[in-house]
Amino acid sequence: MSVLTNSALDCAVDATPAPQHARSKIGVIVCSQREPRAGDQIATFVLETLRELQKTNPSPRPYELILLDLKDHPLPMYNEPAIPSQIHSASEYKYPHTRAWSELISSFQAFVFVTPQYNWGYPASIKNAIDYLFNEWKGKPALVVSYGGHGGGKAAAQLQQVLQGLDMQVVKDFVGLKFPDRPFLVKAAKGHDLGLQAATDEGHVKADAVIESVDEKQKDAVWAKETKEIGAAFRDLVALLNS
Ligand SMILES: NC(=O)C1=CN([C@@H]2O[C@H](COP(=O)(O)OP(=O)(O)OC[C@H]3O[C@@H](n4cnc5c(N)ncnc54)[C@H](O)[C@@H]3O)[C@@H](O)[C@H]2O)C=CC1
Ligand SMILES: Cc1cc2nc3c(=O)[nH]c(=O)nc-3n(C[C@H](O)[C@H](O)[C@H](O)COP(=O)(O)O)c2cc1C
Repeated sequence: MSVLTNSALDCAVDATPAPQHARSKIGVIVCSQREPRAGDQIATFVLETLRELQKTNPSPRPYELILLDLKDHPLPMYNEPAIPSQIHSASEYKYPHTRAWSELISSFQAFVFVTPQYNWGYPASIKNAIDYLFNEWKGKPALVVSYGGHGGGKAAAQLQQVLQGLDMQVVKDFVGLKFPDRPFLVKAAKGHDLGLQAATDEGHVKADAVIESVDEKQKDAVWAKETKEIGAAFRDLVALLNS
């Protein structure tokens, strides 16, 4: 645990839990940052799915879901002189871009990483963004949702291992969103509209609802089955956050 100071500039970067009465912030991270891309649409689909789930699953401690797009926080390839695990206050970083990223990640209590698979791994963009920090991630719950032609499971498994290396509390099961067909993959690669729609609270996001209860329109929606998996894995994340 680091020594906390009162200076605003000397922002602490350790994983001190938010006070019990405070609303937790859960960041849904868009892990790709190419132009064009599908990542923003897919992460938004995940975020909206989780917001629907939130309506029917009250948490003992309130939380807020916020989209965190790497594109909004551009970072050069890692260029800090220090080793992040040795740093316990944002003011110790050399560069303003690192201090800003540190303060942002410190303000979140848990994360959902929404990552594509690139050449059987996760994109360099998310590894670079992760590597800039250490204590800001440490101890916090993390869930991985991957996507790709085969669901992106190879990327998800590698990312889970990296997050474990940061001492994060990683939800055991990742969710893989498999592109349903070749035209879908082409649309994703071009960043075209994928027509993704989160289920409403009458649908299958409900805690114990079964797929059969989904209305006909939603049953045909892309990733209707996976929506249930997202819900189950997210409940594990919230349980870690509340433990
Ligand atoms: N550098 C690039 O631009 C690359 C682009 N792609 C694009 O991605 C699309 C899908 O690629 P594929 O040719 O299928 O390449 P791939 O490299 O993802 O898959 C090749 C084979 O590896 C296995 N595999 C891959 N990922 C897996 C996973 N997560 N779980 C289980 N098995 C897995 C499957 O048996 C699959 O048929 C293609 O349309 C291709 O254009 C694929 C690889 C590299
Ligand atoms: C550099 C690169 C490598 C890729 N490698 C894979 C791969 O290994 N497996 C796969 O299923 N798709 C692969 N794809 C296709 C991506 O899954 C697809 O383009 C997806 O839209 C990428 O996410 P993004 O749009 O958020 O960047 C690759 C795409 C790129 C750009």
